[in-house]
Order: sequence, then structure tokens, then C-alpha cells
Amino acid sequence: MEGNTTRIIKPRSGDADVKTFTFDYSYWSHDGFVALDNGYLAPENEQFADQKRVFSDLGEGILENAWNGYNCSLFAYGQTGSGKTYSVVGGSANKGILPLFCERLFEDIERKQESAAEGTEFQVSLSMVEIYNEQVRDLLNPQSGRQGGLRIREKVDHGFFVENLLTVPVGSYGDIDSRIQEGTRNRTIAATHMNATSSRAHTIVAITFVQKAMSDGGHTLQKSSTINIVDLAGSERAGNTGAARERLKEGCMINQSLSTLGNVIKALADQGKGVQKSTVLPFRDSVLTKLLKNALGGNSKTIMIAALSPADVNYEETLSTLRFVDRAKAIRVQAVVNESPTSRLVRELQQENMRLQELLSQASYGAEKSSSPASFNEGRAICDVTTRAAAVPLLFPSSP
Ligand SMILES: Nc1ncnc2c1ncn2[C@@H]1O[C@H](COP(=O)(O)OP(=O)(O)OP(=O)(O)O)[C@@H](O)[C@H]1O
Repeated sequence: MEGNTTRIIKPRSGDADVKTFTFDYSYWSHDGFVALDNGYLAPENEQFADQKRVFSDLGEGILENAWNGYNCSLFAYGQTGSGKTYSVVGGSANKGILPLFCERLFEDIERKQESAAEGTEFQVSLSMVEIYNEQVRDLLNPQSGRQGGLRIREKVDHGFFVENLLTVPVGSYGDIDSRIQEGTRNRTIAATHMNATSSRAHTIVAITFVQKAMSDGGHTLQKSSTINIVDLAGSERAGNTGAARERLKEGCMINQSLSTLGNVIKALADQGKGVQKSTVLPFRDSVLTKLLKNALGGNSKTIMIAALSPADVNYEETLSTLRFVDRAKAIRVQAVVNESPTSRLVRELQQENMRLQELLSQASYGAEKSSSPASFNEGRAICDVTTRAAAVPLLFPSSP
């Protein structure tokens, strides 16, 4: 790792076979750390990226987007044991992005609540699912949908969603942390019963953050953000059609979700690069891609973390992970602020008001400067401006 580049050298090739990839960040955390008394792995040199640095680079942005009303998603991709769960969840003193995000969110809420106007409300809720062999399990309510898993449904205005999924309101960091731990425990139990290992299942933690405020006119203004944190199944052998055929022959279910994710990313990347303009994207081909449709191709600001192993025996897997995320870089998403119609109207009217005031001041400056017929156009502009400016206070109270 050097700056934001990642270089991979083929074992026993000398320096003859080197491939270089560039990402927003490239982190090294294999060595160069010292374990503090509390167990925190702190950098011993500049190269080592500790959990705090990763959060500061990636988590802070998610937090900011959440406050601004954008949906955010974070995927951790890579082979088993490469550090996906460590990056996302971490352990004890070395908290990962998810717990650090939750901690900061509640700290911010508490601070804002102290000076918030009457009618301001912040609501946080959590759901947690696991996808294993194309079946969805509710990790906060493992009894539901025991036979065959929960159903995925689709609504025109909501997209895909899990039917009957338990969403729990959480009021503090302690609350959300204990719920996530409960979900994680259920994940392990479910996996043992099915004789699966965690590496064959995907976990999606969805946090919904809603901000409500009262406008001067007594209307409720609302902004919301859904934050999806996705710990993907180990990528080894998946996405490789030869391996898929082999597994089919064995009579095993392949990890359909992960191969479809690869296909969706390839199609989206081709679209992003303008290679392929109109194509049907295969979101419907797996449960994971259905649930993450928004995160991948729609309304979300999305981060993908690729966890890599530096061991030479993992060369092929590491290279394939790098190629996978390199392709994902080309995806372009379209995130918009999720706000209630009233909030949008207020925001748009405020912007319009500012624009009109600016035009007015420019126009009156122009009118002062000249009284000749040449200023007719400016005069017309003033007329237009005043009509529309007058509409602002009229529109406002009658809006829903
Ligand atoms: N950056 C790191 N610093 C210290 N320890 C790490 C780091 N990354 C991973 N580990 C350790 O390596 C082990 C495997 O990591 P982890 O469980 O995160 O892998 P994974 O990719 O999520 O695996 P799986 O796909 O099987 O769930 C864990 O014991 C974890 O604590």
C-alpha cells in the first residue's frame, strides 16, 4: 500500500508481474501496530491504519450524509478471514465503523437536542437480516419466517423490502449496541443449526434515522436517511462460473447473491463508463441485489471496502477482489435528499426567495442607473420577480 494505491506482486515472479490499483484509500493493517493496555491496536508507524483512521476517512462521511438526509451504504467484500467483519464491526477496544457510527450519531443527537427548538425530534430504528442460501432471516426476531425465510416484496414507490421484518426503535448507543449484539448472536446460532459458516451468509444492518422539526408556519418538516451496513459472505469461489458448476454438481446451493452482485456491478460499471446504455440490470436475480438495489444503482451514497489478505497463497483471491472493486469504482449513483414534500417546498422556496432577492437588488440597482427605454428588459424582469416573490408567502401557509 502506498498512498491510495495498492500494488500486488505475483509470488515468485520477482518484480516482473506487478499490478497496481488506485482507490480513494488503501490501508495497511497487517503489521506496524502496538497493542495498548486496553487492547486497542495503535499505530507504531505511519503506515498502519487503525480503526479510528478508517472511521475518520469513511465513517465521518456516512454520518454527515445521514444528517443531510441521504441514504448511505457500506459494503465489505473479500475472502473469508480477510477482515470484513473486523472493519465493519471490530471487536472490544477496536470498534469498527458500525459501532463508531452509532456512538457518534447518538452523541450528535444528544448535543443537538440541548439547543433544539420545540417540536424537534430525532428517531433511530434498527433492523438486521441475514441472507443465507437465498433465504432471509430476521436476526432480531429469529422465530419469524422460520420455514423458508421471510418474503421479499416490491412496491412501486418503495422498491424491494422484506415483509414482516422487525424494526426496533432505539433511543441510545447502549440500546442499539445491545440490539446489534443480540442480532450477531442469533446469526451465529442460526448458522450453526444450518451447518453453515458465517462466511457463506450476508448480514445487512439497516439503521433508519429520521429528523423532524416544526416550520414557522406550524408544518412538520421531515428528513430521513437509511444507512445499510453490509458484511458480505466470503467471496472465495463465488462469482467463478467453473466453481459454481462444480458446486452445483455437488448438489450444494451456490452463493447466488454474490455472483449476481458481481453481474450487477459489472452491468452498472459498464453503464457508468457509457459502454452499455440501456440494459436490464439483473437486480431481480438474487435476494441480496433486490434488497440493495437502491444502494447500488439508486438513491444512496455508497462505499465499498475490499478486505485483502497479504499472504501469497491467497494471491488469486486477492487479485480477484481487487478487480471486483476496481470495477465497482465506475458505478455512478444518484443520491437525493429524502425529505417530506413540505420540507422540500420550504427548502425550495427559501432558495427561490434568495434568488429573487438577489435579482431584485440587481434590478433596482440597474433601474437607478438608467431610466432610458433600454431598461425595458430589466423592468420586465422586475415585474416577473415581484409576482413570483409575492407568491412565496401565499403558497406557504396553504401547502400540505
Ligand atoms: N486489520 C486487522 N487488525 C487486526 N486483526 C484483524 C484485522 N483484520 C482482521 N483481523 C482479525 O482476523 C480475523 C478474521 O477477520 P474477520 O472475521 O474480520 O474476517 P472476515 O473477512 O469477516 O471473515 P468471514 O468471511 O469468515 O466472516 C479476526 O480474528 C480479526 O480479529
